Amino acid sequence: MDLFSGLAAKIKGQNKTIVFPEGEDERVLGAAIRLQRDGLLTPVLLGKQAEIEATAKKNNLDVSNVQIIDPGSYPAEDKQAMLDSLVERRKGKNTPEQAAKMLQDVSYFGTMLVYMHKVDGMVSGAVHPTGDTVRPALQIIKTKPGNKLISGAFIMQKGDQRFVFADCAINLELDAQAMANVSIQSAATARLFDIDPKVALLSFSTKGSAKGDMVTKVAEATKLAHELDPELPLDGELQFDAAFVESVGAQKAPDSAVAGHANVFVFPDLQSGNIGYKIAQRLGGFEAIGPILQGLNAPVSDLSRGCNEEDVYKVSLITAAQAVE
Ligand SMILES: CC(C)(COP(=O)(O)OP(=O)(O)OC[C@H]1O[C@@H](n2cnc3c(N)ncnc32)[C@H](O)[C@@H]1OP(=O)(O)O)[C@@H](O)C(=O)NCCC(=O)NCCS
Ligand SMILES: CC(=O)OP(=O)(O)O
Repeated sequence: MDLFSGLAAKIKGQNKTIVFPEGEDERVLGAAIRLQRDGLLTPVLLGKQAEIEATAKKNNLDVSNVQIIDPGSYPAEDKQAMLDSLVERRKGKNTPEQAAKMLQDVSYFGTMLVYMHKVDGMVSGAVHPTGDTVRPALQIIKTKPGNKLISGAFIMQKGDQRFVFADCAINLELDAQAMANVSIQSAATARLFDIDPKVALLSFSTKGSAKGDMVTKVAEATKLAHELDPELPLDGELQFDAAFVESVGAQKAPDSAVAGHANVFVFPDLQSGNIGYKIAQRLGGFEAIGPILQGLNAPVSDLSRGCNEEDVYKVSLITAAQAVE
């Protein structure tokens, strides 16, 4: 069974509800209608009814059976309950006036539906940049117990090749401890997708071939990650070729059990992580599924603004599957 058939089987019949704050976008609308028609989940679209219907008509889609919430005409009592809950959650950080303003943003509104257990998860980011999509989740839903931070991973897939790349979405800079934490989270994500993790902590240096603070950080992160999970096959610092190509791994890091065989790639910062996944996607022909948020206390998923309908469909399957666990 392929990855997505397995996820579909897992969520079918579970009746998980997923909110789509960008209900007026045609890719989102198309995916939501298909997910409902395929009996995989119940979508809840946020947006203006007339706009959603106009998008549906333009694209020959039937939205008549899909639940739509227009935040502008949400019942006053429900709106007040949402505001009270947000004010309580953000006590000492945001004033009630700020909280009321936040709720005018569909990303905050959708996140509050998740936080208040009115829906099981949220998928957004086809229109909004990542920062605006995930900030509400970071502020309101926060980290899962046992996780110090949230990071963003992609499943990179082509034919029967399947890898995890992280952090490609969230943390601008990672210190050694954060990079170690991302390594452990990414190994867990790999297992969820039937990948037996071998984790490479990436650098422009392999085992001291270059020097500098950036290299030292990755070497230190490798040590810390090893302390966090001594059983996990991981190694660093490794260049990508040493991590991925067996002959180069054997030449540059002959004593490493991971070099040449890595399938989970942890980048040293967001510049390299985000650039790296997009190169593999756009030049390498890999399908990039994600970013999957790791370490968050409820299923919220981001999308790339360059996504298509199929990406929205697949990320929604993952999000609903996280809600089943
Ligand atoms: C994620 C991001 C939006 C957070 O930025 P920010 O809002 O300026 O961050 P702040 O430091 O003000 O933190 C806001 C809240 O989120 C929390 N937070 C921020 N980063 C976090 C992380 N990695 N893990 C867990 N919590 C985090 C903070 O603790 C804070 O919570 P609080 O308000 O309850 O104290 C920012 O790091 C960002 O833009 N990242 C890059 C996104 C991007 O463009 N990616 C490329 C495309 S995918
Ligand atoms: C994940 C990502 O890079 O998102 P976007 O393309 O929307 O910036």
